[in-house]
Amino acid sequence: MKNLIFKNGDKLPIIGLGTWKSKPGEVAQAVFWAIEAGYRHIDCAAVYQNENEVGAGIAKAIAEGLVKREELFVTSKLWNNAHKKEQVLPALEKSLADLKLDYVDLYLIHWPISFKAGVGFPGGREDYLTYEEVPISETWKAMQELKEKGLAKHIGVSNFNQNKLKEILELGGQSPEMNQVEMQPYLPQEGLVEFCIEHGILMTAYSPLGSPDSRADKHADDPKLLVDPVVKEIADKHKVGAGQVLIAWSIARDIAVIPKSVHQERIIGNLASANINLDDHDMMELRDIGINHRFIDGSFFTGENSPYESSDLFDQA
Ligand SMILES: NC(=O)C1=CN([C@@H]2O[C@H](COP(=O)(O)OP(=O)(O)OC[C@H]3O[C@@H](n4cnc5c(N)ncnc54)[C@H](OP(=O)(O)O)[C@@H]3O)[C@@H](O)[C@H]2O)C=CC1
Ligand SMILES: O=C1CO[C@H](CO)[C@@H](O)[C@@H]1O
Repeated sequence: MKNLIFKNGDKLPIIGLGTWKSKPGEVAQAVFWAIEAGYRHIDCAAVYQNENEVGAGIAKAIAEGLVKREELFVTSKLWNNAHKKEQVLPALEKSLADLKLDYVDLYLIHWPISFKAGVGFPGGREDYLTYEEVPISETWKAMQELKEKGLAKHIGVSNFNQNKLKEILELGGQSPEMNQVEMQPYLPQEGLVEFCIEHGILMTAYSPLGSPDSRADKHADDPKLLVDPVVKEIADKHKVGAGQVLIAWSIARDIAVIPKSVHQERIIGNLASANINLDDHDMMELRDIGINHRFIDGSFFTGENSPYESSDLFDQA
């Protein structure tokens, strides 16, 4: 399988297992199946409220001799309610305790916005902290200390647009090693990809299948990526599934990709996407797919009940 390579030579397996919405009762088994199938990259976050069970799946796989810790690449993310300098280390320590690990391979600032301590999801404006109250530079400095302590082998960000990345780059010192953002053919993020390549920042594509399980109830009118006719046509041509085409699309662009599943057959099939070679014609058809859509639009963190604007999160078209 292809790897992305960090500046120090460390490798990130290009396909990882996503774990958002994987229920605590299901995720340990899903992680175990994934490692058994050959996954070596697991994407986690404190806010997914299942790191304890993800850790149980990892521990079982290690105990049964399927894999050694150093062969795994585990990512976790700092939630928005722990951006003050004194909160960052305890937040990682909690994730490490839950994951039953001594270090994570990658730790990301989950979003470039802050909540007050103890706020899981904000109920109103009073639950947020502004950039004046917690500058991104304060959080980034604390992230660098985690790397210096060896608790996070690599550090990066998630949901950062070009302006927010520039703010960190302008600080000098350690630059973000990863930017994890939504990326799929309806949102190819061409400008951001170019910017990240230029600045040596690796990228990971989240919600590569259009996150159907987070859309079902409130977003019935969203376009459906997994049944898009262009994706379907390419899938039929290669005799593979639509989901596999979407994963192969990220791999062809040298972008890590973290499809989530709790079903063994899909976990195995998603990994097998690494064997699909999309040709130039397929890539051109996907480039010209004709739909622009962001599935995870961040509207839950912006608007009149928040001090943040959509432009704080996403590059404007
Ligand atoms: N940094 C960030 O802010 C964010 C990070 N993420 C990360 O990215 C991961 C992936 O994104 P996510 O939003 O979960 O959504 P995905 O786009 O990975 O879609 C997951 C959904 O697709 C289903 N599925 C999985 N494989 C297939 C397949 N081959 N064919 C058809 N359906 C399939 C899953 O069902 P089932 O499980 O039942 O198989 C689930 O319903 C997350 O789990 C998380 O780790 C996601 C959002 C935001
Ligand atoms: O990773 C993610 C999924 O969960 C959260 C919502 O519950 C999102 O904020 C986040 O982007």
